Amino acid sequence: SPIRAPIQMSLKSFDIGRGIGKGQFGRVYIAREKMSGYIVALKVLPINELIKANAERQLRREVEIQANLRHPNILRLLGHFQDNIYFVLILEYAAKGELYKQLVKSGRLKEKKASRYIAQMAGALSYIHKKHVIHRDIKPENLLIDLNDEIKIADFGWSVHTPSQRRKTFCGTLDYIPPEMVEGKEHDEKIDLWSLGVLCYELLTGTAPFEETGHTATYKRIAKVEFTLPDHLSYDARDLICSLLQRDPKRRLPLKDVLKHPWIQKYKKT
Ligand SMILES: COc1ccc(C(=O)Nc2ccccc2)cc1NC(=O)CCSCc1cnc2[nH]ccc2c1
Repeated sequence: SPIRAPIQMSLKSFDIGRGIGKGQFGRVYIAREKMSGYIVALKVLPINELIKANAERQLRREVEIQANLRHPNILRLLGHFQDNIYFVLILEYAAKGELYKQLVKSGRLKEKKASRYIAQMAGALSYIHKKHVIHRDIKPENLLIDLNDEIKIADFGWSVHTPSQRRKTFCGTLDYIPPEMVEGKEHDEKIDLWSLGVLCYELLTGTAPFEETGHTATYKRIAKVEFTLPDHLSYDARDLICSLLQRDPKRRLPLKDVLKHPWIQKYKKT
């Protein structure tokens, strides 16, 4: 049975397993809740660290936002508790781990799998937009896969993770930043359409469309929307990527049309 917030939990309520990740503030462990046997991820945040970084207010605000985000493709914050040393987040556990690792292992995904992930992302993003939340950092490092191969958006505004050492560039990657942000213009939820296009490209090719060694080179290519499509891509895949990687945010394919796009429809769960 799913964990209900009301009863007060403590670390003693869990059998804590191995570390499965670490963020800027804390470590994440797989754990089993003793009463229910429910497998979760526990993010253990030292309170003194949060205070030092003046992050507890952010965390409380985020916990509130999370509490009313319920979508199959958004990693759930199931609950939280604290003792005199730690603030602990009880998070949904995604059994198949980081999408990024799958991408590194297989080089690039088959079109059917990529299409299903992009369809799930489009569903999650339209849900988030309806809640007037934008700019999900939707790069592969922040996406997890659960047991049924469902994608889970697992990043959260404030949970700034250590710069993902996986990317060559320092302080995370610019690969997903749209032209309007590169040029410091104001931005709206259409930046998520751009990032969805970058994600689609990366899942199908194994590299980001504007990937460069240095920041300035990446910026230049993003600003000029300079990318090439490899020959192995199907016509429909090319069409969707090009409809999202549009310089003018107003010309980017809206999420409702992404979900109706031939490349999404043709691989629907048959
Ligand atoms: C809803 O999600 C979150 C909500 C809040 C925060 C957070 O830290 N907020 C914060 C912290 C301090 C100051 C201010 C705000 C983090 C996450 N999410 C993650 O940390 C990513 C996956 S951790 C779980 C998880 C699951 N399933 C896996 N399978 C394999 C690894 C793995 C890892």
